Amino acid sequence: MAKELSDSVAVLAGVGPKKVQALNKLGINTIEDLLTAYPFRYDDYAARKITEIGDQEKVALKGTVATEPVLSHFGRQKNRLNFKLLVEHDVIMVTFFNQGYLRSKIELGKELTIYGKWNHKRQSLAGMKILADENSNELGGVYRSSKEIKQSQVKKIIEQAYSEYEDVIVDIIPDCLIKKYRLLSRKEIMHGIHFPEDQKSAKLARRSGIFEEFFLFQARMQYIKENENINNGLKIDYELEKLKQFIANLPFELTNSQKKVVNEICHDMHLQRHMNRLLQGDVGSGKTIVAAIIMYAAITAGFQAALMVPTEILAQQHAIKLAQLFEPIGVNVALLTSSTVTRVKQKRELLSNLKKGTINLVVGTHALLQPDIEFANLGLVVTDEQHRFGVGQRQILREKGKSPDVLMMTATPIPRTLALTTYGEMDVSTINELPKGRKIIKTQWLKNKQLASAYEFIERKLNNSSQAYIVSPLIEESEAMDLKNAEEIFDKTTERFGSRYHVGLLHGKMSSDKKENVMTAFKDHKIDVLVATTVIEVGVDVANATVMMILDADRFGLAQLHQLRGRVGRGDKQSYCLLISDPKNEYGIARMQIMTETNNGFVIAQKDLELRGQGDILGNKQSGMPEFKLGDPINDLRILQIAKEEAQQIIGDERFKQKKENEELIKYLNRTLLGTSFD
Ligand SMILES: Nc1ncnc2c1ncn2[C@@H]1O[C@H](COP(=O)(O)OP(=O)(O)OP(=O)(O)O)[C@@H](O)[C@H]1O
Repeated sequence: MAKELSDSVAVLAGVGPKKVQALNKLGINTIEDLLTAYPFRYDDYAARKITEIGDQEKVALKGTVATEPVLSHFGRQKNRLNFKLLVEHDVIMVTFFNQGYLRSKIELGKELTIYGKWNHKRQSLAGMKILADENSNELGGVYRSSKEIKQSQVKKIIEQAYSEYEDVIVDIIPDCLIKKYRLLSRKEIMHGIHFPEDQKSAKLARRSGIFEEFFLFQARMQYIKENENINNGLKIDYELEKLKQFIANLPFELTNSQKKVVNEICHDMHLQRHMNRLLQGDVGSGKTIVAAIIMYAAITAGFQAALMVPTEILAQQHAIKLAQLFEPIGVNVALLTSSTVTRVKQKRELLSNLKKGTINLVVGTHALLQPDIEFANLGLVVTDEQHRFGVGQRQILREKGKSPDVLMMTATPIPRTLALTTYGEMDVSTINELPKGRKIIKTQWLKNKQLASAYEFIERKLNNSSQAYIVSPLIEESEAMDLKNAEEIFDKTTERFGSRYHVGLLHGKMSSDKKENVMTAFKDHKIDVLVATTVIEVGVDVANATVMMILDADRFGLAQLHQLRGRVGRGDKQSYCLLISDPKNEYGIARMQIMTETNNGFVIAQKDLELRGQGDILGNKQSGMPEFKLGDPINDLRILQIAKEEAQQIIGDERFKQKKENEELIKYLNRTLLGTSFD
């Protein structure tokens, strides 16, 4: 069979089911995914001079082995390999931990290049690897890896895929653009980024790669838009009186801002054209109720509505709330997450009811995207925190109805120019006020040594029958560490409060039943203090919780800190946020200061961008922007804009389909946007 980049990674020799699974977990399914799984940084393997390297720097040193290697064992499985290396005129000590098998490679008098971490005081190198001769002038790409698949394995598989498939790597971007912007070919980009000769060639390949990535992203957005225009949207003829009644029966009056956005969205849904709208509003500004109102509008017009959220906890919470709101008026609400659909009988019933249309509103996670889920008449899709779902995924959900209207909600506002560039011509509605009576959350930054007084503060609030959250530090690299940390903090907190208060624990690895039980207990005030990992980040809503303590707060980006803080201050009691941290750099300090100075999510988003512009990349994943592999929408904004203009021109061209030079682009769009076709 002819080789294609859409082949599964499983076709590669030596990549068995286990490796396939591990790669899939990293988001790599096809050869194309593999070839675009670019290194996130490079290790510089060019040999350096001792005089020019700093303490703890990772470097390659070239020298002659000056003593026989000594291998010593300690503990059960641990060992250490030591030897001296003459590097120009200096003799340094090299130590490899648990790599005893290297001993045979280290011969007295032999010249070796060793990559490792330099300790200036001890004049020693903690060895990481011995570089092969052909490596010694190269940049070594560092790839995303996991517990299941090692860095070196990922790298090897990429090398293998490249050598087997290099002949079928063709340019997707039309030739005219490649010429106009003097871009490298797709094959050169892949080669140059994975296997660069030096920094300069890596940079050059990246530049073209960024353009390609942005262009393809914009082409997809543009294509979806064109397609929507062709298909036309739904006209949602809602019953105004019912809607008014529903709003009048809410336990509170809508804020002016909420009223304004409800009007905007209803107007848009009522039009024949397809709705593609972003609803942004600060944490706690009451977006959920707006979503409920407009979903009800769609339901009164005889359609089904779906609400898609990023976590199970959130799905459960919304389902409970929406059921309370809707069941009294005869609207059926269902919950669909991967744990509800594992129970066979329940699943069958649920699917059949969705298909029959007896369920009016379904709340769910990614599980809503499964192919066996069909709707009778899906008219509106609302997604919460849109950046967590890819464009492709939203497209799938949309195809489950006849081009239902779409509303995306986000609490991480991004400045308008950037929103337009990254999300295409989406319409934007903004809630710019908080419900009446909300008090500003008082935020304080404390050092780790002040932790005891923070606990005292929490206890005083608990004495007043309030509740508190304690968020354990984020450890991005390791889920296992994340969990261990949360458990330790849970133990300490339990000990600290003794039998006086109940402490609960919530983390991502718990089964969803357990999570639900803990959340319900916290809501019902059977738990006073909830120790949690960032699973509580979005949308959790318990008005009686008034203290949020975040440990090692400098590990979080601004957007995420603001989200976490937004879990308190949701009722009319005074709320507090305690940031515990000893930041390690100026950006960490800046983040703490910004958090104590403002409660306004729009200001925070702007500051986040400014810091990122200066090189603070911690917040990268958390900033509400679509994730790119190579490009950065802020630092490479100019390229993004150009890519967008070009994509608009090319896709918008009446003769787009007929032009030979667009052939590969059309193929690409069809294979990445599943199921959608031009005809
Ligand atoms: N107009 C209002 N007056 C009083 N309370 C309101 C109003 N609108 C919403 N609320 C309440 O405020 C709380 C926060 O609202 P909601 O959960 O909808 O906020 P959100 O914008 O979705 O926030 P987040 O982004 O944090 O999830 C909820 O308990 C909700 O019932």
